[in-house]
Parts: sequence; structure tokens; C-alpha cells
Amino acid sequence: MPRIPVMINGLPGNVASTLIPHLLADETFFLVPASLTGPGTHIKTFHNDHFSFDLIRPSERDSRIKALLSEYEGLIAIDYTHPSAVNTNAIFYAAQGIPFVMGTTGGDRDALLKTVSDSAICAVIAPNMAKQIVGFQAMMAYAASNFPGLFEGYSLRIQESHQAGKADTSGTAKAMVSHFNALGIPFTVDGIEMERDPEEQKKTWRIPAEHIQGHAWHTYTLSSPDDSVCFRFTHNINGRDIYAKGTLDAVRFLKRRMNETCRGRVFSMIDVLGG
Ligand SMILES: NC(=O)C1=CN([C@@H]2O[C@H](COP(=O)(O)OP(=O)(O)OC[C@H]3O[C@@H](n4cnc5c(N)ncnc54)[C@H](OP(=O)(O)O)[C@@H]3O)[C@@H](O)[C@H]2O)C=CC1
Ligand SMILES: O=C(O)C1=N[C@H](C(=O)O)C[C@H](O)C1
Repeated sequence: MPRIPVMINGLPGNVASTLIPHLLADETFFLVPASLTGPGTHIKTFHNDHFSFDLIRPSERDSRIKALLSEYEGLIAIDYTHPSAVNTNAIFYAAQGIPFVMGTTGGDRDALLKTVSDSAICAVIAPNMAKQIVGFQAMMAYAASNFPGLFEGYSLRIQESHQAGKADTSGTAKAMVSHFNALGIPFTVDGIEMERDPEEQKKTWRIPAEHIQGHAWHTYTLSSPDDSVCFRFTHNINGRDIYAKGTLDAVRFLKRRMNETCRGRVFSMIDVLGG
């Protein structure tokens, strides 16, 4: 089987950089030596221990993409960029016929789905690529559709802590809100409590010092009206390696769907888990 050419967009960002060794170590993939980067990035190349990438700013991408697409036929993009870039990047991929895995959170999610469904490509879009968290999301989706109103009357607290540089409220936490709504709890995403203060993260949350710059801690607490019952769901991720495996699975999944001539479809990570 020929290798799948993969373009990691969002270098030199944190998650995009974390993916490099995982892609290089897997013989399914061929790493494209170029990456879409932000308008404020002034370096022209990004090197890590084993590889060097041309960084392409938004103003340059239209003139650069044709050559890349003819050299790396069947290219699939992985996007870990910035919430402000989600929609413009998706429009770019769709216009260029590039199937993509969108890990980036934020933006206008309805418009994002429409961009893909109106296009000739498919995409995997998910605010969390960590397979075990996706499994938890699938359990919540199952409960929401099979036991509507199960937690009626309960109150809900959603707390999340991420590195100070994170631009938006956790996309994972936001996605969970709809499941809790279906379970009978009126809650809006404005109610999500965000922690971005490194001092609080160390003192109150007890997040290890070495992960203050890269962590994703989430807790969902449900309390009965008289406080006699409490349910608490917690997933605490240190570092970013956990996202790599799911992302690579998503690329493989997407390649299979495109080979089956599937077009204009959006898949979630729950679809990817199911194969
Ligand atoms: N789905 C998942 O499992 C996960 C999703 N995420 C999400 O991924 C995204 C990236 O996270 P993280 O790596 O920590 O963020 P970083 O800020 O570390 O990296 C983002 C990178 O994207 C670049 N960028 C900005 N605008 C554009 C653009 N228009 N086109 C291409 N690149 C651009 C930035 O450049 P510059 O600095 O110049 O702006 C930066 O290099 C976030 O939305 C985060 O929530 C994170 C972890 C897991
Ligand atoms: O920015 C991050 O770091 C993460 N972003 C995603 C989110 O917004 O939910 C996934 C994970 O929480 C890490």
C-alpha cells in the first residue's frame, strides 16, 4: 500500500509539533515537509530533530498549494491551528479538495459542517481525539439518547483547566453540555468554569508543575436537589501525546472513506472508534 501523504497544519504549535514523531514512526504515513502556519509566524522553516518544514502563512497558501498537491497526491490535512482559523482553513481545504482531520476547537461549528457537506471531500471533526475520552463521550451520547431526563432536577458543575495560552473554552466540555441537556439538566456553555491561572492550577488543582504548559483537566459534577447524591466524572490529561493515536486513526479512517468514494460527509471520532 502506498503511504498516505499527511500535512500537519499548525506548526510550530504545541499539538502539531507533538504529532511529528508519531507520524514519522508509522509506516502508513508520509510526512509532507510543509505546514500552514499563523499570520503572526515570522520564521520560514520549522525544524525538529528529524525533519524540517516550510511554514506557509495564510497569505501564501493559495500560491503554494498547487505544487504540493501535485507532488503529494492524495494528501490529507491534519489541522491543529487556532479557533480563529477553523472556518477559513476548512473552506480552503474544501476548495482545494483536501480531506481533513480537524482537531482545532472553536469557530462556527455549524458553518464548518456545512462547508464539508457542500463539498467533494470528507472530514473527521472532533474537539477531542483522545480515544478513551471519545469512548466516554460515546457512553454519554448513549445515555442521553436512551435515558432522556435521567438527571432531571440535578444541578451540574463543569470545570476545566488548560494551559494559559488556550484561546477558547474547552471544545470537549462544550460538546458534553448537549448530552447533559438531554439527560434533563438545563445548562449552557456560558456556565463552564475555566481555569487558566498557573498559580491556581498548581495550588488548588494540584496539576503537576511540569504540565502547567500543557494539560487538559475536566470535571463534571452532578448533585441531586437535596445534595444527598453526587456523581462526578473526571478526565485529567497531562501532556499531549494521548491525542496522537486517535488523530492517526482518524487519518486512516478518512483515507478508507475517500477510497470508497464517499464525499461531503462529516465523521466524528465516535465513527472512527467504531472503525
Ligand atoms: N481535538 C483534540 O483532541 C485537541 C484539540 N486541541 C485544539 O487544537 C488547537 C491547537 O492547540 P495548540 O497546539 O495547543 O495551540 P498552539 O497555540 O500551541 O498552536 C496553534 C498554532 O496554529 C497556528 N495558527 C494560527 N492561525 C493559523 C492559521 N490561520 N493557519 C494555520 N496555523 C495557524 C499558530 O501560529 P501563531 O502562533 O503564529 O498564531 C500556532 O503555531 C486548539 O484549538 C486546541 O483546543 C488541542 C488538543 C487536543
Ligand atoms: O487546547 C487544548 O489543550 C485542548 N483542547 C481541546 C478542547 O478544547 O477540549 C481538547 C483538550 O481539552 C485539549
